Amino acid sequence: MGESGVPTIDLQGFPGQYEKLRRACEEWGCFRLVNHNISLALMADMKRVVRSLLDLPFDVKKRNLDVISGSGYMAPSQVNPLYEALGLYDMGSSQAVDTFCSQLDASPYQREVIEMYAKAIHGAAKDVARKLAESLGLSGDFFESWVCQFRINKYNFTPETIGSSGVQIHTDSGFLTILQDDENVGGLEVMNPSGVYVAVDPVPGTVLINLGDIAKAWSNGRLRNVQHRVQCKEATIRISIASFLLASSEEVEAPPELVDSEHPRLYVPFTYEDYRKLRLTTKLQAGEALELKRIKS
Ligand SMILES: O=C(O)CCC(=O)C(=O)O
Ligand SMILES: [Fe+2]
Repeated sequence: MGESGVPTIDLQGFPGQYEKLRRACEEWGCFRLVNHNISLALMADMKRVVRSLLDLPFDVKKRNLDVISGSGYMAPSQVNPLYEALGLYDMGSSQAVDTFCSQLDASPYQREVIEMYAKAIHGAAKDVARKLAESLGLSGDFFESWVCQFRINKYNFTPETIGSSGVQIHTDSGFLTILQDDENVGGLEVMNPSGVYVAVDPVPGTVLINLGDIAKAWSNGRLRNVQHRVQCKEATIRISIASFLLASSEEVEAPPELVDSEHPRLYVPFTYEDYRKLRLTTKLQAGEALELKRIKS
């Protein structure tokens, strides 16, 4: 099945893909990435490892504590009763990976897979972010020290839950997300450029890139923070692995090249930490919190 128009970007196709990448990010805020250099065997191994971690007893999973608010275990809740997730803040830190693995009694094999995956994904995220900046005519190592968080998601779908919500409408809060969506079980929907939700069908061997609120702020409003949700379409467990390239530890601010008299600066500089707190306290999950950071004209 086709993907209702979600653009596809070939990572091996540069420089030929810059224009397509820029348009995908401005108009959609998401795209399928093919030929992404992440080993398919590693993706499959990782999927098996995270499935077994998510199948652990509740008492073990809740040892996965928050490092920053919302980064640890999320149990099924009133808002998202079919959804639970384990999380790791700062996948670039071997100590953080180690703590995560110890909390969940991961085996040496599981640790190795998680470490290799973290390394591969963190590299890919920075590579995609760099190409995206280049597609806007910028060069420089903006993203070198940016932190990556990852979250592994499990949707407990049953025959009774078909048609109900798996995860509510939201934008991702960071710069970009590499999503290894379930290669068999659909349900993810993104808002297309006309404002209509369209199904993102699984494409084995690929990943989906979503842009979040920080991409919109950093680009002075040029890049789209795509709204998305997960719906229950099939009565089977769905697993996804989301890796979020968040932001630098300094304030988020559009580079001067993206600001001129026709494109005045839209947002006050802010830190990611501050913004994350704002999203949590206001419960504005779909990008609306960014409006609170807008420079009033
Ligand atoms: O499970 C999915 O496909 C999407 C998950 C998601 O949107 C997220 O973790 O932010
Ligand atoms: Fe998301």
